[in-house]
Amino acid sequence: MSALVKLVILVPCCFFLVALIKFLYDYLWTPLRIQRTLNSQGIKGPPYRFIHGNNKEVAKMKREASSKPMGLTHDIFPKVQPHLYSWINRYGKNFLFWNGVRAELVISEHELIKEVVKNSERTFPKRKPTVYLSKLLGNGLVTAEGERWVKQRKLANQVFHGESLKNMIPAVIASVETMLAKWQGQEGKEMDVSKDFRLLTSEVISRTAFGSSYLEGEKIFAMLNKLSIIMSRNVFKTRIPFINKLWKPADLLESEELAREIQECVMKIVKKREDKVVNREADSFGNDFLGLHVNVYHDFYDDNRLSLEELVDECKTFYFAGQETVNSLLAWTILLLAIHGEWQEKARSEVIHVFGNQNPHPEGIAKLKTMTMIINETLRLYGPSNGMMRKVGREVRLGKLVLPANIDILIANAALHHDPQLWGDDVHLFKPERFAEGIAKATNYNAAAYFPFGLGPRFCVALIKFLYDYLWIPLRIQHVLNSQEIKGHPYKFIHGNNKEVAEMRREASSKPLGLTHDIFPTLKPHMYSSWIKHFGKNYLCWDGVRAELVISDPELIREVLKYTEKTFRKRKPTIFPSKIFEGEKWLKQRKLVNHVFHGESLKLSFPSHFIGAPSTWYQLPELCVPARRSSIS
Ligand code: HEM
Repeated sequence: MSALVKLVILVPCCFFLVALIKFLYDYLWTPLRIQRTLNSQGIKGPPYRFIHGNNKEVAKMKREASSKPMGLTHDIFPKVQPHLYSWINRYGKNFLFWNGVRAELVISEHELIKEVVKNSERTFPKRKPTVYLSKLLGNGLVTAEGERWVKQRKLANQVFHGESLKNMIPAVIASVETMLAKWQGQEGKEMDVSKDFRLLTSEVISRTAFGSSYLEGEKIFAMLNKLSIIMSRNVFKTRIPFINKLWKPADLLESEELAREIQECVMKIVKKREDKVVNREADSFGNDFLGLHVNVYHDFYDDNRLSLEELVDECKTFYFAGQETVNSLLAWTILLLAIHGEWQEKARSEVIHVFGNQNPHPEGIAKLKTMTMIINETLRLYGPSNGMMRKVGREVRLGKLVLPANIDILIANAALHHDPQLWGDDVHLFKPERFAEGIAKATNYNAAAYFPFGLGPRFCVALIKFLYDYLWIPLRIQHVLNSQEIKGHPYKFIHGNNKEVAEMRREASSKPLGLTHDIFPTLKPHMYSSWIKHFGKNYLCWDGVRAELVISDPELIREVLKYTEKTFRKRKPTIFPSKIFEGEKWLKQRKLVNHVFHGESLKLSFPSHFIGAPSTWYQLPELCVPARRSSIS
């Protein structure tokens, strides 16, 4: 045999051998190693099966669950996620299962959830989207990570903020009125409201985010809908190694085609907006969602400029994330109100009491206590999110566990929202009254027990969350403090009391000040001349959406400054980017500083202090570390 023939045989053999070793390493060695590591730490779960993982079991359980008829019950967790339901019962709150070759650690223990969503030092990033999810959302805000996410989140926050949100209200009202007009004359007839809600949410998103009508977005919504169906039927389908690379399944081909068409449609809408500026029909791209994004796409001087791909992905994300979620919430709320007539009555009389014949307005919406309770309970029983997905970026400690890098994490919202240990024996009943005193009380002050909008920095960016933060929470705080005799200037939507403060300051500084040491009314006119006089020594005011409890009662001041059990911490700085250290870190730094301003070292630096020190040190001895230390000395 010639050397050349030997080579021709040997090279493919070596190649095959290396490929085989790599294959066995990825599909056998690594999963078994991960399984052993986690089993040894008490995390159990169904055993890994070669290539398929547990996908066949999941498919079987889902088939069985959906083939059984379901009574009129709200206990939907076993029906919707039968695999999670059954494995939580068998293996405990945290367990491991296998989506093909990927290890998926399901967690439903509060402390672990809090740790994961905090994602400090980016240890628990979002997962890389699956091939189908990337066709659906691309690398938009929902899936993006790192710098890209920061950039996109900033832009999205601008959309769901202040004035831009207020400006959306008339469009929302117009869309709802169109739907209600269609419903007129339908009393007593059976209707598929979810179809109409899909149309409504599509119309609202098209109008408010893209400045177009539903007809323009219709094709995009239909294609996104098709894509999401393809994606959900492929979640637990095993991708066979090698074969994937050679042969594309029909679903993949169809989703590629759909993604291409969606891109074209989005580009048409973008082009239409650009043309308006080019043809001088508009002098800017606008300040709705599309306008803000097109602006950044065209800003050549901005380091954070969006690429064309990012622009399209962001649009897809908003079309999809906005429609499916709100549509589901509306449809379930209406169904629940239809079943529970007494709550329907309560909701109706509250709305009539607050708005009468007026159109809804933000201040009124904040007063809808019963409606908020109903929505909270609907989101608990039928929340649209079926889990928050993360992965382990690098080997890390989570509670008592040490997790290997590159495994997936699933935070099972539904498991928590349907957990009788958290909600009591009536967990499967529709009882909005459990939220009568707010979410904090209903969950026993456990933030990781109820999170329909997510938790941590990746919480939902949308409007409902905004209203919640900017209206419901401030008004609840105000109510709680008012009921304890703490009065104050009322909270105003978004601005709090900032406008009043600015006005008083302007007035105070425009008046000439005589030769007097009574400078407090000039420096802090809102406190002195107005609010302390009106509301007493302790009162509540609003720095934007932040509640600020002003105290000048010496007893309370002593209590706060005592700082027992770290109950009254320093606030986060607002202006300077510097960090405020707390806890261990503060102790360490304070020790260091004390050392510098102590005994001998102070004696040595005394002469220079006299020359260099600002006179305020001696005027305000109790505020400054050096002066205080020296007086103790
Ligand atoms: C009832 C309504 C909604 C619910 C229950 C909901 C729920 C959620 C949840 C649970 C997350 C967190 C996902 C995670 O951490 O992995 C999320 C994120 C997100 N939501 Fe919503 N959502 C709703 C409405 C909307 C709407 C109307 C929009 C857009 C118009 C939207 C856009 C987004 C986006 C872009 C993110 C990703 C944020 C980020 O990662 O920074 N959502 N939503």
